[in-house]
Amino acid sequence: MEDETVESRNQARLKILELANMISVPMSLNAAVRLKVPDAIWSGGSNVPLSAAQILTEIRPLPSGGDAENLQRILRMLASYGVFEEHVVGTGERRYSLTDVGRTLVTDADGLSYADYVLQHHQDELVRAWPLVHEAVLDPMVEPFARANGEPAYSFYGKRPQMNKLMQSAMSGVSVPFMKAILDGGYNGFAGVKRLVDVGGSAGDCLRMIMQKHPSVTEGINFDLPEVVAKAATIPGGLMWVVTCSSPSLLVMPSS
Ligand SMILES: C[S@@+](CC[C@H](N)C(=O)[O-])C[C@H]1O[C@@H](n2cnc3c(N)ncnc32)[C@H](O)[C@@H]1O
Repeated sequence: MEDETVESRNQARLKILELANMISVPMSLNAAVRLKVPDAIWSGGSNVPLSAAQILTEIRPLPSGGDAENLQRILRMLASYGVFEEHVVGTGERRYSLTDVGRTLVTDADGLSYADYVLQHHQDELVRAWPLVHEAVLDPMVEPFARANGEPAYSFYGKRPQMNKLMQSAMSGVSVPFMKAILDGGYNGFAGVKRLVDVGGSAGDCLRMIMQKHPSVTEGINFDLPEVVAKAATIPGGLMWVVTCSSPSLLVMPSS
């Protein structure tokens, strides 16, 4: 390249090293969520910067256990991606608070957060599919998840109640705040709608929120897989029908 300089070449080499090690970012995020670091720092709303040793005491109040230095490495990594803010105090000690990004991982009053979304995406079975992505180019007939685990993702989840549950809570954690923002933001696309079908509605959160906000919607249909609909909460009041696409036929039943 004509414009290539020593500086741009060095930047390119640094960039490719960063890309080659990028897996450390989501894996650190997953570790922080598994260790419940966001809730420990948030501590009911205080968000006071804590050292890694203090966080460790919060998340693992055992006299012996844990390695604060390893936790600090995770915190520093994620601070560089805007999840935590690093504060260096007088003694040189590093302390960490949550940024707005980090706060999305804190459990809210409804028991929801984006934490389950992080966990859901890093389950062993999903992670196993990633090294097989190139196979989707060579042979697109089998998706990487199925290649790694023997069957497509949703039928795999459906046979495993814990995975199914995590999938639903992950979706609720993401969809509820988004739907709230849409409805509070004055979106009026539901005006005049009487029957509403949510295709792939998961736990039915979006449908419930829309029906609460728009009483003119008197019939809501959560169209999802049988094992998903079976775990979806019923919608109090209002008439709701739950439809499952239990192939090859449809099962229709009233939910309340
Ligand atoms: C990414 S989630 C969508 C979550 C939901 N819309 C929300 O906002 O929370 C995809 C949904 O599609 C459902 N799904 C997958 N395959 C399906 C099928 N063949 N028929 C109906 N639903 C299906 C899954 O069970 C899952 O709930």
